[in-house]
Amino acid sequence: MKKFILFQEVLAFMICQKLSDFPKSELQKLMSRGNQLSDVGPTVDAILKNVLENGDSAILAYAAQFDKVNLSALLVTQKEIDDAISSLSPVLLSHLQKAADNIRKFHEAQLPKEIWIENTKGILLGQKQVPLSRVGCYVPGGRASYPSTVLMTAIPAKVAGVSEVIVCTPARADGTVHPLTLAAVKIAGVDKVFKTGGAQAIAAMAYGTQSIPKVDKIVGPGNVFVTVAKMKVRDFAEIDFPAGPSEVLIIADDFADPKMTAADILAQAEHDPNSISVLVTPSEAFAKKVLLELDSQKKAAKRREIIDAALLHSAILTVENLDDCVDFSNQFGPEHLQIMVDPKSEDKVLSKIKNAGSVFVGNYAPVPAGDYASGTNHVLPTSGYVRLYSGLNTMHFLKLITIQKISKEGLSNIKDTVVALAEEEGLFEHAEAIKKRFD
Ligand SMILES: NC(=O)c1ccc[n+]([C@@H]2O[C@H](COP(=O)([O-])OP(=O)(O)OC[C@H]3O[C@@H](n4cnc5c(N)ncnc54)[C@H](O)[C@@H]3O)[C@@H](O)[C@H]2O)c1
Ligand SMILES: N[C@H](CO)Cc1c[nH]c[nH+]1
Ligand SMILES: [Zn+2]
Repeated sequence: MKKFILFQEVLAFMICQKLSDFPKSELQKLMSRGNQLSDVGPTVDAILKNVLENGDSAILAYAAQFDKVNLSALLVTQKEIDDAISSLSPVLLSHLQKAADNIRKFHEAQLPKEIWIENTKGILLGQKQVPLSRVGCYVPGGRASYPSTVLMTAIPAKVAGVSEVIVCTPARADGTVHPLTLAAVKIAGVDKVFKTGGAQAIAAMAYGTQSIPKVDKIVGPGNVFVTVAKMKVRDFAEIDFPAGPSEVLIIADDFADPKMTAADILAQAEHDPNSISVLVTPSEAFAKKVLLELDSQKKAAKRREIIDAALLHSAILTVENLDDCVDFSNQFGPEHLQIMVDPKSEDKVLSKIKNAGSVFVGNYAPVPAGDYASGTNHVLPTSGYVRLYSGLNTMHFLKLITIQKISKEGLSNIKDTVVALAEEEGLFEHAEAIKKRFD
């Protein structure tokens, strides 16, 4: 990369400078997302310990402390669900249903096909999938409500055949759960909903409490407290992956629209003060237009405070060419990657992407399309964990069991190979188990 300029804190929150002048520690902060996960470790440890020791009473105390709500019960009743649904407009419910239908179709298409092959004559090899028994979905509810996350977590679980799907989500200050969240619970076929959020909800699902059953696997996104708690309870329950504060990295050139690009930066920044939006572009002129747009669009933003905080650690970078954009993106490993470039270059750029949770290609593929309704999953790894994990999908709820049906002829076809390898490993009874069948 010859020319590599980082803009930060221009127009009140960014200044433009060359990367070579930019402190390495700042770049490191961007890559490590400001160490936001490690900072909350001790707080989360204390919450996990308290829930393990005190169960429901700890959960209720945290609801009062963090969510400012005094709850008498954690389980959402069927009446609460029915009342919530009847309070909603049929139009809103039909949008929720449309999103659910698209999500279901895509996740059904992800179901693995059963395999049966005759590898060697007389040896039939198969693979069948078995769903997990009980899964817990975390549905955020702190700075926004997330009915869409109910659909994104519970629908794939039910498509996979999970028999019991529970949801934990924080209650609002009046003790209720957002009615659209409860409508999503009904549409997705969730079995039970509990009013608890944050690290304490993760602890409850991992350890089990008097009210909340222990689950086999916890899935779903959340803020830094939720994400760190998931990473810490893995001895008790499997998790999907760290899915923390939202991120977008946009690769764009002069074919992109500065207005749309600025809107896309703000869309992910409004999730959380810890969210990160990054634009990487080969065009300095385009970068400057986006900065102007950002300054103007954020003035009208309803969640201005969150956006300002998120933009403080976000960045706009100009680099030499699209290859450098891709290199940077692969190093950053964004949760969402938007590619808005000359359509002739789209496929070439796409083919070089190695690390990204979900990719959105073209000027009319903004992240919110996938957040809600295109059908792909919006639960995706953050903080660079896309290097290790795939976004949530139907396979997260399935185990694969391999099967072999072997005839005498089949076994005789591999007999000498098994015996030779077993004896070389010094495992003579393995060899005998084969030989005895031909005595
Ligand atoms: N990566 C993904 O797939 C994805 C998808 C959707 C949303 N998200 C992210 O989910 C997050 C939702 O966050 P949210 O805060 O709105 O809701 P949340 O439900 O994740 O967190 C709210 C809970 O955090 C806990 N909490 C808040 N302050 C605390 C403190 N000081 N100490 C201990 N616990 C505390 C409380 O228990 C509260 O109930 C956002 O960061 C958003 O970007 C990520
Ligand atoms: N962008 C989030 C994932 O980081 C998902 C979401 C839900 N609602 C709106 N957006
Ligand atoms: Zn979003």
